[in-house]
Amino acid sequence: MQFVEFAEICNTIEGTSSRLATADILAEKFPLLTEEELPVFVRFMRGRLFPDWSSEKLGFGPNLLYDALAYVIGKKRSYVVSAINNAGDIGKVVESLIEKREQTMFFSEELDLLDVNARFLQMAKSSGRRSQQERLRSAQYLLSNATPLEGRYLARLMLEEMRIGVGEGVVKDAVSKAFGVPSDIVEHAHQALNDLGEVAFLAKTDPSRLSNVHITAFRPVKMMLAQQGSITSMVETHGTLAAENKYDGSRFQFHKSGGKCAIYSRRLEEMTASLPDVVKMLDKATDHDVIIDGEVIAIMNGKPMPFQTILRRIRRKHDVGDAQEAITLLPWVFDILAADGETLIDLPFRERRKILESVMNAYVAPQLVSDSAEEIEAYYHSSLDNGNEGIMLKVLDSPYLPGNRGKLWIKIKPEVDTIDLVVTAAEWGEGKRAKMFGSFLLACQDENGDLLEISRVATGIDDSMLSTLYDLFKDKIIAEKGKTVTFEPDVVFEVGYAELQKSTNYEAGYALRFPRFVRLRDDKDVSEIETLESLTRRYSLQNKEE
Ligand SMILES: Nc1ncnc2c1ncn2[C@@H]1O[C@H](COP(=O)(O)OP(=O)(O)OP(=O)(O)O)[C@@H](O)[C@H]1O
Repeated sequence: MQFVEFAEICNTIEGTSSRLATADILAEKFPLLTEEELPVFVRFMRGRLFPDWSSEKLGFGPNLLYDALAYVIGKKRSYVVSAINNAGDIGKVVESLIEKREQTMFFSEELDLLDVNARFLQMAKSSGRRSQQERLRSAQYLLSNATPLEGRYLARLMLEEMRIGVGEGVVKDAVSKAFGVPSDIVEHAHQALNDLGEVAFLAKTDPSRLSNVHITAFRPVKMMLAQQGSITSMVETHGTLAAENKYDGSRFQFHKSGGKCAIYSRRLEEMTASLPDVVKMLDKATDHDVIIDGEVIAIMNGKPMPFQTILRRIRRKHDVGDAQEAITLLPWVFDILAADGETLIDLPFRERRKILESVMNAYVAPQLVSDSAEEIEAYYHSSLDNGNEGIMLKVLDSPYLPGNRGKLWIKIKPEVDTIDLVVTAAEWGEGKRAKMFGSFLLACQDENGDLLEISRVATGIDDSMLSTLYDLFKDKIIAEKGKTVTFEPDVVFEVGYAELQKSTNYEAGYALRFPRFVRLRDDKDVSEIETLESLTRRYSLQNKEE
């Protein structure tokens, strides 16, 4: 497939607001692609260059893109930067600059989808002193051979920010439709493989394998999540339940296979090098090949420490030795996804738990199995007294559903109205904070993962957090105009508020009244932020209470 055809399809989809129509466009195209093209096409459509389980990154920020573009159009870098600052949408700016380019090329090669992919893979692999130079050269090659429309999507792919309204759900529907595979099989295969490219590939080449997929060591799957709920309604609905402490720590997935171990964060980033002692503890606790789900907590002077302490340590990746002295880390494991090569996610929780207990000789999270709301209530209070966030209630018959936030896991914790939102922009501060970002623009997501602005937050951020935020955001700047700086949408804030209000000032149609910064959620990525659907639910609940 020529890359220009891919770009044209993206352009059509970008102009289509119907989810159904988008799925139809994809479903029509999928069968026409070769086995090699299909997974690449699927990943690219969602702005992914690698499978979702991969921690690999292109390593190509906006700055390199500006350099490459300046070279290709034969202008100064400042010209490119000011064009981007004036327009905001990098893709569209690249498109119009290529359209206007003065430097005529001696030759122009047509770009092919697979060649573009191969170049990206090569860019990601390059390391060492000359790697930036090599990446820059590849980007120059791609952009100088690109038509304006190809330039738009190449730029977005390089920044891994496609945002044309192709969510996971749309791709799954399209795979199902294109190859006649039932949607529950597509869903299950996606949960286990964590790569829609591979799911589409199997649907095309060997659909029977889709219903028999395995979770593989060192390819992390998304973690199962919880909804808020109540003890009484859970007991009424399910009878006997498992209750566990809701640890205030950091979620992890531990993989061990063939004597090798790795640990991944909730964002599925590999953290093996920054958590060496946790890896060693878990490695020693089992002789089996396992994929295990758990939460690591920090202990200082015998007491659990708040979540932020762990994050500080995880962030200080280069300083592991020092950080290790002050805090001890303790992993608690509460689920098992695979053991000795066998995928276990479809077994009921009570059976997975038995296997977990049989393969681990330490760190298994204690459980209360009970059908009494009073007994669970008492467990909840003692869990809070012991420094936990509350409890988790788990349905004993439940399979493990990667990435699912359903009613099979319920969290019980003291009521707090906070939501997780991604930061899309900021304003420079004033006075002595002029060199810091002052107020931050926040966005939620719609069902396709498109971002919708909802409010600004400036309250609740102390000086030390302001400087942490400055360090975090300075490499994520995409454009700057007047006092406003636009960022790659990557950093998630947990934000408190007094009330949700309808608003025409923000794209979401809502605004937060008295928003305040609560904490950074480094463990979450943009796909996990608050959805419009959930905001709508919050809004109607809030108004019911009044
Ligand atoms: N025993 C446990 N079982 C499952 N998850 C646990 C447990 N103890 C702590 N957790 C943590 O609780 C989280 C589940 O809550 P949820 O899915 O709502 O995530 P969240 O959005 O981070 O919630 P919160 O903000 O309440 O921590 C898990 O991601 C995990 O990090």
